[in-house]
Amino acid sequence: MSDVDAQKRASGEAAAELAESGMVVGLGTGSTAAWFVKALAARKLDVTCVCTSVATADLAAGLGLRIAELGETREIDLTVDGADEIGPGLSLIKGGGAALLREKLVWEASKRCVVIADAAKQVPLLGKFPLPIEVVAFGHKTTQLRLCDALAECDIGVAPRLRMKDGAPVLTDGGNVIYDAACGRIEDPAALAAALKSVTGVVDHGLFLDLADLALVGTVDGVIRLEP
Ligand SMILES: O=C[C@H](O)[C@H](O)[C@H](O)COP(=O)(O)O
Repeated sequence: MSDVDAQKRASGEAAAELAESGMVVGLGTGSTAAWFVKALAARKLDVTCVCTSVATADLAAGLGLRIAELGETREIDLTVDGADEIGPGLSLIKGGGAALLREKLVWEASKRCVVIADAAKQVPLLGKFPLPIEVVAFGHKTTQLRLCDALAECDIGVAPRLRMKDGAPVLTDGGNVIYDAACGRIEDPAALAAALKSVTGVVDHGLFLDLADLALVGTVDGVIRLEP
């Protein structure tokens, strides 16, 4: 296993220790969250899980975890999920795996959100990782032009690029497309978040601000805890 995978695994296993029987647990998406799901299943707790993607639901069901839809349980006690970047104050970029909308819905319905990651995800300023923006498929090329204007309002002069795979646009679990904005530096994440949300056709974006309560980051020296 690579060092990075070992760090992801250690952070996922540390987060699984936070779960208790009787909890409703939100399950994130991605390679790091998958380690959490496996470690959680291995603990054989009596938990009900709310999943942030079809891929995670398939993984969790295969491991014997009990699954419920968002809104079909009482409030979620604990959600654990990965991130593409962890910036100051536990501001995050998420959505590298195109799951940002369901993730944000689950995070916002959770009492406690814990982000897990390898050490390389921690950055002094958000923006090196291209910011994913989920856009309604209908008219998305028009929306892209308006996204350029919204980014320019925030002094970010880039054109977001449609995410493609095997020659076709990547579709999210909700049937939307993803545009990735290579911002470089995001000096004011809150202003950018507001500008992006104001564009008709934008469903949501990968800036997760003021949502994470704790980060468990795998490093060469073990798992470290970061608070906002
Ligand atoms: O859409 C995907 C999610 O936001 C992931 O949690 C994020 O991309 C991190 O994924 P990974 O743990 O595979 O780096």
